[in-house]
Amino acid sequence: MSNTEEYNVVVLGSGEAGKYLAWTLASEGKRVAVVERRYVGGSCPNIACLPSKNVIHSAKVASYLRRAAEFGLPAADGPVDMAAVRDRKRKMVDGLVEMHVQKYRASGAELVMGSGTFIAPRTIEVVFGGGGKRTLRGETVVVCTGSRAQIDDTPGLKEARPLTHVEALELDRVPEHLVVLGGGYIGLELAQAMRRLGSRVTVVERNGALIHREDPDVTAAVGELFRDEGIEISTGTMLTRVEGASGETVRLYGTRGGADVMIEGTHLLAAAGRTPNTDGIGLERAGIGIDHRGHVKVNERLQTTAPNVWAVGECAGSPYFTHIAYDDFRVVHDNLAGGSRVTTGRQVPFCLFTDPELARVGLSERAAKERGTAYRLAKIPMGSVLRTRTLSETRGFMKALIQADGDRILGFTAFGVEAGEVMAVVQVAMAAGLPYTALRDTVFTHPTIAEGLVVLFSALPGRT
Ligand SMILES: Cc1cc2nc3c(=O)[nH]c(=O)nc-3n(C[C@H](O)[C@H](O)[C@H](O)COP(=O)(O)OP(=O)(O)OC[C@H]3O[C@@H](n4cnc5c(N)ncnc54)[C@H](O)[C@@H]3O)c2cc1C
Ligand SMILES: NC(=O)c1ccc[n+]([C@@H]2O[C@H](COP(=O)([O-])OP(=O)(O)OC[C@H]3O[C@@H](n4cnc5c(N)ncnc54)[C@H](O)[C@@H]3O)[C@@H](O)[C@H]2O)c1
Repeated sequence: MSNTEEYNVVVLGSGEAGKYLAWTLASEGKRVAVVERRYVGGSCPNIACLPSKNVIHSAKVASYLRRAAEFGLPAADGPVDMAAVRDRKRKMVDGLVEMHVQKYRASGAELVMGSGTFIAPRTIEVVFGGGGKRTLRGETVVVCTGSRAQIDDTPGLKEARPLTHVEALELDRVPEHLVVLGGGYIGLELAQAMRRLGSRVTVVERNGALIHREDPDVTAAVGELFRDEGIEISTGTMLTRVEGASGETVRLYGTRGGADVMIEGTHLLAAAGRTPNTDGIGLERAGIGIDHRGHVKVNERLQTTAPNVWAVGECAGSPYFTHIAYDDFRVVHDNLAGGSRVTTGRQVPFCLFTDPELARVGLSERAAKERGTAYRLAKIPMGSVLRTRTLSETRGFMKALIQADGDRILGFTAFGVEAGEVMAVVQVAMAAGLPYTALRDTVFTHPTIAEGLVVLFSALPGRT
């Protein structure tokens, strides 16, 4: 161990929380190293949130072009240049990586590009692709290794070499017929984008509905959107085996409602959940426990079972969103400074970036019923928000759950244009503990989507 290099802080994996901790602690004068095997800045800027939203925006432009006549514009119909779509995305990613490199330089945190494994408590061996090794030990260590696409043991699935989001975002040709396995976040965002870019698309989901954890009115509305866009949906489908290879011909065999089904396409996208990157990195040699789902075991302060070792983001089982990983950074940073910040009780908003978007914060009706929480419901169609009419984007609805015996907002769901943006307004009211009347009585600018909150909260029935 004589060649072990000593640091105040070593971060394994440069995901959201890891990189912000590294930059912040280095700026505060700590000696910090971040070990990253591939993606400077982690998944979000390279292969996940931002590149997917970039391609989704190209798909939105494609859909506008297809609707040109509706807006009084000349039709611009023709095949999509997928290589150009990819190049716009790549250019954005290159710019983001450069921003990250600058942040490392400015903060003084050292970026060590290699694959890390624990070989002893708080001690990580880094192996470099081009050969060579280094051993780094931190007084404090942070595990931030993220997750990867899960490809289960269904016979033939691995052999079919399905695309994951990583390859799907690198396509230079539109697949003729993309079969998407999984009707969750990744599956739905990419299915709609690929459909709009010209692919025939079939979504295969084992549960009875797309985005199945949401309320029935939400899942029905998302299903209707997909059908209207010409996306084939096979819900309630239990996959039994796969034949062929993605990129050539692929066949999915299974059952639906007791009957045999076969779905054939040219490409297969695996979007059926995630596996945490906690295997094969020597956690057991460092005294770091994992739970039954493979996440690093942490308490509400994000401390692992090993002294002075913290875990953040997806590998620690925090909800799989970048904004939550960013909050994990705040939790650990405050705790390292002697505070006692916790992850429990925090808001977990999300926005599914289909078009239109689906955004929710707080309780859904389903969750309220499961918990026996009484509520009053306000619900309006997006068409009653006048801004949507100027845009010809009237699809969807907004709804809010309000206490039955009080005026606090318990939950908000919007399926409609700019849903993610308008949710932020409601979130602030919820975080501040404001009554819904504060939003109902605010003067919002006309015509904005936020103005729809006045319409929504004016539609609330009185207390029982
Ligand atoms: C297609 C897609 C779209 C998404 N869109 C959104 C969105 O719109 N909004 C949102 O909030 N969330 C979105 N997410 C989720 C979001 O990307 C993650 O929750 C977020 O990036 C936090 O990840 P993380 O920091 O935990 O891990 P990551 O960002 O994955 O970072 C982990 C890093 O650790 C590295 N690593 C792993 N093991 C080792 C090792 N042994 N040695 C060295 N390095 C290692 C990995 O290379 C990786 O760079 C999306 C995810 C996907 C896949
Ligand atoms: N906009 C966003 O914030 C965003 C976008 C993409 C991803 N993410 C994050 O990434 C996470 C992972 O996304 P994901 O889409 O991989 O997971 P997911 O859990 O959202 O969806 C996976 C879906 O695949 C289905 N499934 C699993 N195995 C199957 C099988 N064998 N046959 C048919 N269906 C099957 C599941 O029932 C589920 O509906 C999300 O939970 C989310 O937190 C967020």
